[in-house]
Amino acid sequence: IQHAETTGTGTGVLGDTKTINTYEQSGTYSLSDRTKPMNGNIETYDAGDQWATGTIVTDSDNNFTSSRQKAAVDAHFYAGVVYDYFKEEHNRNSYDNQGSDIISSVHVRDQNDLSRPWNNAAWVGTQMVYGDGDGSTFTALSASLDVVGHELTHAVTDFSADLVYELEPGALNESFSDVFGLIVEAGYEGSVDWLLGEEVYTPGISGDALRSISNPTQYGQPDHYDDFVVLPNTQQGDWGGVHTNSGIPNKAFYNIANTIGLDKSGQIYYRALTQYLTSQSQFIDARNALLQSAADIYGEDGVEYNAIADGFAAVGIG
Ligand SMILES: Cc1cccc(C(=O)O)c1OC(=O)C1CC1
Ligand SMILES: [Ca+2]
Ligand SMILES: [Zn+2]
Repeated sequence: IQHAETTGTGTGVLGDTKTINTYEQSGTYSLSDRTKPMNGNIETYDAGDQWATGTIVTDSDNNFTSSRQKAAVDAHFYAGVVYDYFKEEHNRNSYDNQGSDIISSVHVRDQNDLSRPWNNAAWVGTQMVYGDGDGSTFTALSASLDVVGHELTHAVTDFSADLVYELEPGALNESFSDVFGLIVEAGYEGSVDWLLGEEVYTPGISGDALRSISNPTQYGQPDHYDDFVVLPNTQQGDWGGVHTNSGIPNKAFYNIANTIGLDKSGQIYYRALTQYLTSQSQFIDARNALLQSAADIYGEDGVEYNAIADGFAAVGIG
């Protein structure tokens, strides 16, 4: 039967037009990107407003421009951008460095409440899932590259340091996802905004974001170890406040990247995540892993090494 790698066009959630890598089989086009040197493919599915993988998004003319296809166009395109970042900057082939499939599902709803749109995005251990957002708190979350980068970095973390998603290791897990979500976005857009989720958070309000890396306290996160927020290690308590206390290592990252830049920071953070951090690493262990990584790459007592020592000391760690 006929089949071929094709390039189509798509309209994103925010109304932009993107060129996307698609796959044609017997006259039907699907969101399957087979252009990467992977064993698998980058594929994007429509969950049909359920908690499910759903069905791969297809189109008859290779122009994915319908309203329902917009979130899929963004999830698909941005997954490719994030794949390219980890391959080109760190020579990592997909989240597991084995070239595994990168699967995304959009129009996903909360398994515990299928009655309304989901204000959430996640890596569920095997794939990325994106809610549509309720239109007030969020619009469709795959529309934001830093969100897609954040979610795929959860997969990288799971297949490397595997930081436990609770307390300090969980806040580090969150912080590393924010760090690489931000770095990927800055590399693609050409400038850094130090914000997470700004393109999808509160579509009715301009200028705000889900989190700020440069000023975590702007959105209710601590930016110093003295202000670590003790929350119950339960789902209700966000597993000890992993999305709250990530502000502390996020601020340390801002201090570091503001001194030595995003590229060097990305190299040091990637090495720490994949070579030194482990599932129970605490904030102090992250500081030490980053110091060791900076020494490995740029030398002991270099500008990079000192930026890390200073960046963490400024938030009360080390
Ligand atoms: C929106 C949202 C809700 C709950 C968990 C996450 C999560 O992935 O931890 C989440 O996504 C983000 O934080 C992305 C970066 C904006
Ligand atoms: Ca951003
Ligand atoms: Zn996260």
